[in-house]
Amino acid sequence: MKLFDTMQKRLVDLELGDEVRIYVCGITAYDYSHIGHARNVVLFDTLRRFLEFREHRVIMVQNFTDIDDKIINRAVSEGRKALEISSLFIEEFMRDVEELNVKECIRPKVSDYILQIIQAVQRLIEKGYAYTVEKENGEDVYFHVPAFDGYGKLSGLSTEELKKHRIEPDPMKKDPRDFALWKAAKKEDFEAESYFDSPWGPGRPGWHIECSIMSSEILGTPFDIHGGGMDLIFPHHENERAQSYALHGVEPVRYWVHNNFVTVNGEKMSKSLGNIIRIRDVVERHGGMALRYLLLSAHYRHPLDYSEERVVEAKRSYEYLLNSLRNADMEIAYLKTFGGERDGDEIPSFMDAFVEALENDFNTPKALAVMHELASNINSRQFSAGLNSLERAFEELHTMMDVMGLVRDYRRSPVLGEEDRSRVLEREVARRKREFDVADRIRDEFKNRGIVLVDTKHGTRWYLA
Ligand SMILES: Nc1ncnc2c1ncn2[C@@H]1O[C@H](COP(=O)(O)OP(=O)(O)OP(=O)(O)O)[C@@H](O)[C@H]1O
Ligand SMILES: [Zn+2]
Repeated sequence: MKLFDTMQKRLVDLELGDEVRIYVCGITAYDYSHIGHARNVVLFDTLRRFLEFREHRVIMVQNFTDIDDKIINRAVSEGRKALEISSLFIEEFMRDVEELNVKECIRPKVSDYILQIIQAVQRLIEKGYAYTVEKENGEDVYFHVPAFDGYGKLSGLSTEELKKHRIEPDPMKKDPRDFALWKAAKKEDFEAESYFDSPWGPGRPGWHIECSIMSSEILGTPFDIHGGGMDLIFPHHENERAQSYALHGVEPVRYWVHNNFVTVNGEKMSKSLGNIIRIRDVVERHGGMALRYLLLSAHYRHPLDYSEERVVEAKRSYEYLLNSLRNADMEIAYLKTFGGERDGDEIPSFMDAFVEALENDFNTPKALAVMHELASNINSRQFSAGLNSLERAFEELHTMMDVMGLVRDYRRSPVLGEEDRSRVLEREVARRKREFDVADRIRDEFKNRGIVLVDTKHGTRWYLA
């Protein structure tokens, strides 16, 4: 399949083995997650589902950053420990992604990798890529950018541009681009109990080294796909690549894939801009599937502007797909119950078009459009298509919805036995005679058993509630 590789700055034909290893930067757990985070999670979950559908074994990792300034600041202001804050929001995140039908994956936390991080920092010092700087309570360790050839290759920023981004200004740094691998503990770190013993005194890892270590420890080096939001290209991923390359002596990631933002009125949704909408608020109002649909309705390299109307529209589109799936299913159950041989119309297959859309730079909006074509073909031929064709169309739409993560635990309409069959027919007779109380009673009988009867112009159909 083709994806846009940030490093090569072009669409590339991925060369993948049976096993595909993916690492995606996850949330910094200091608050409830917003829809921007959800876009990132849903995109890579869907990519993973598609690769699995294409018969790859996928090892999927998305980390939690549970050691970070933002977590520590919140902990200090609330008089709590950093790990209390992070574990609370990790739990809340897990609740959110469950609603979004995200598959389980490996979710490491930085705090479980401190030893490996310390060892890696030591190795970087030994290899001449890093140096220490005296601080009040110990030493900082910095990665020395000029020691690594090819810095800037991922982000494509020139040395001049890179120098302008003094993200951690510090007169002790040998080069303005140098960044922290290890930070000597400060007052707040002690207060929030977010520090660890190390050869450089009490301190904590810098953000970038965390991901280098978690990814290589779990997936090995190199691994196939590294994902994240495009805000992470610089400095986070540029620095991650430099560290990992310096440690392992090889290009650590085969393909870099970045998602564009969820925006509100054209601006990135982010905490600092104060324009966030929490995942759970949308889920409560419209359901997780409506949100998932919305997030997949834009191409991953384009921004997705959030609005309430768009979610409502997404919900309608999602329900159209689900109803179409159900229509095929109900007709199959009907034909099997009442004798299904008919020389019907053929519902055309759309599977090739679906796969092609996703193979070609993971065009999820196009894939959704293909699904709608199939759905509309099902709806227009529901009462005329033959059993085999309906079965195939059902399977097809179900598979597509599963790849997109838009269906879970779908329960098929049951084939009815003798007794239920005659009750259904009795009810049809009662309706024709306008004996609606009898008809309603029978409908309620079914309903109490979890079977919803649906009246169509071609007779009764039913599905499981
Ligand atoms: N508005 C957004 N749209 C798409 N992806 C986003 C958005 N905001 C964050 N992400 C992505 O979500 C993942 C988790 O990010 P992280 O917890 O670092 O968020 P953040 O940038 O701190 O969020 P915020 O800016 O709200 O504080 C990253 O891959 C990041 O790129
Ligand atoms: Zn990361």
